[in-house]
Amino acid sequence: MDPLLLLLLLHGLLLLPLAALLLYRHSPPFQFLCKVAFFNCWIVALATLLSPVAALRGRSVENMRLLRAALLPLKHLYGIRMRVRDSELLRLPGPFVIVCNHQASLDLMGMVEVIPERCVPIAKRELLYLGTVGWACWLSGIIFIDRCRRDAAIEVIARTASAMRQENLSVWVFPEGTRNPGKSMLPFKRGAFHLAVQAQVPIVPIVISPYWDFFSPEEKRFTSGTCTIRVLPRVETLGLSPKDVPKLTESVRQAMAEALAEMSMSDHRDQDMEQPLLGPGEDRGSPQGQGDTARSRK
Ligand SMILES: CCCCCCCCCCCCCCCC(=O)SCCNC(=O)CCNC(=O)[C@H](O)C(C)(C)COP(=O)(O)OP(=O)(O)OC[C@H]1O[C@@H](n2cnc3c(N)ncnc32)[C@H](O)[C@@H]1OP(=O)(O)O
Ligand SMILES: CCCCCCCC/C=C\CCCCCCCC(=O)OC[C@@H](O)COP(=O)(O)O
Repeated sequence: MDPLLLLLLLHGLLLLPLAALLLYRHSPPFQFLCKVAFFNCWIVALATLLSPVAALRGRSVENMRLLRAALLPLKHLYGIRMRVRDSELLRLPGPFVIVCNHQASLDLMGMVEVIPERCVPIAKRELLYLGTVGWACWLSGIIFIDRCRRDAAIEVIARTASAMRQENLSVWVFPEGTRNPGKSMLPFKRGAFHLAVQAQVPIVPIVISPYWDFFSPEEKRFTSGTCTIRVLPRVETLGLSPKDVPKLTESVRQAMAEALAEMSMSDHRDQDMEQPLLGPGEDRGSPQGQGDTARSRK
């Protein structure tokens, strides 16, 4: 090869990381893409590393500890400060069903912040096919449902209700059934409430505050910020039957919607931000900082 061409190529290769670094520092959309890609890569890498360790134990809810440990460092990398309110409401003697609003994959960060011992999420079946991520989820005892096959999903929920009592297992459900970045919550699916009634266990609602201040896929914005997780008082289901499920679903949704509305109003920007390990966070000095745009949309 021509030595001059080789020299140019080498220079190009050296300049590429520098250009990427500059772009990362100065282009919020590029930073957004990198951060989202890193989030997914982190999950795939940790699942690949930890699945063989989890496999030594076999499929067990105890492996949820590994999954949790793998996801907990993400908040430091992204500079997301997690504030948990009323976490003592999660300290119950027996199993229970947690219902939580679902805005984005980032909810995993909030979930691992508060998920109690012996608690597994219900997830869409598609996650099973994500290679080592699916394997890690299966090994951790995550319950999979096929949202397109209602009868099969109901059957899985019935089996989960017996397991909850026999194995002292709690379950985490996103009752909106899909991600919803909107300002209010979607209508709730009824599976979580049937599950609680069948197992005769309490429901503990959890509300994660909106991410608008630091995360917006539409605006390609992902900065540091504060996220509040609020645990609401448990709702008993002892003595309730399937006919009570629609009312139960509505009353829990109402309580969560009120908490979400209240949390949407409070301003997180006064809180101290954590400095992200992944580079620049929010430009808080600028009067036209991106956080201001987010705030004005509320
Ligand atoms: C080591 C490092 C690794 C890192 C690795 C990281 C990755 C770690 C990931 C983990 C994290 C996971 C997080 C994932 C997050 C999601 O995957 S979210 C998506 C999955 N979740 C859901 O879908 C929520 C649960 N879904 C449900 O509960 C739904 O009700 C069902 C069961 C699927 C049915 O859906 P549907 O038919 O669309 O909805 P719905 O209107 O509720 O029900 C229709 C009718 O069936 C009835 N019905 C519903 N359920 C029942 C039931 N159980 N019994 C009797 N009747 C029922 C209803 O009452 C209703 O009848 P009517 O009252 O109108 O007469
Ligand atoms: C052999 C195949 C290898 C494929 C490797 C693919 C790599 C995938 C990369 C990262 C996986 C990250 C998984 C994070 C799971 C987050 C949970 C989540 O948020 O699920 C979405 C679900 O709640 C609702 O889904 P929809 O909003 O209805 O959609």
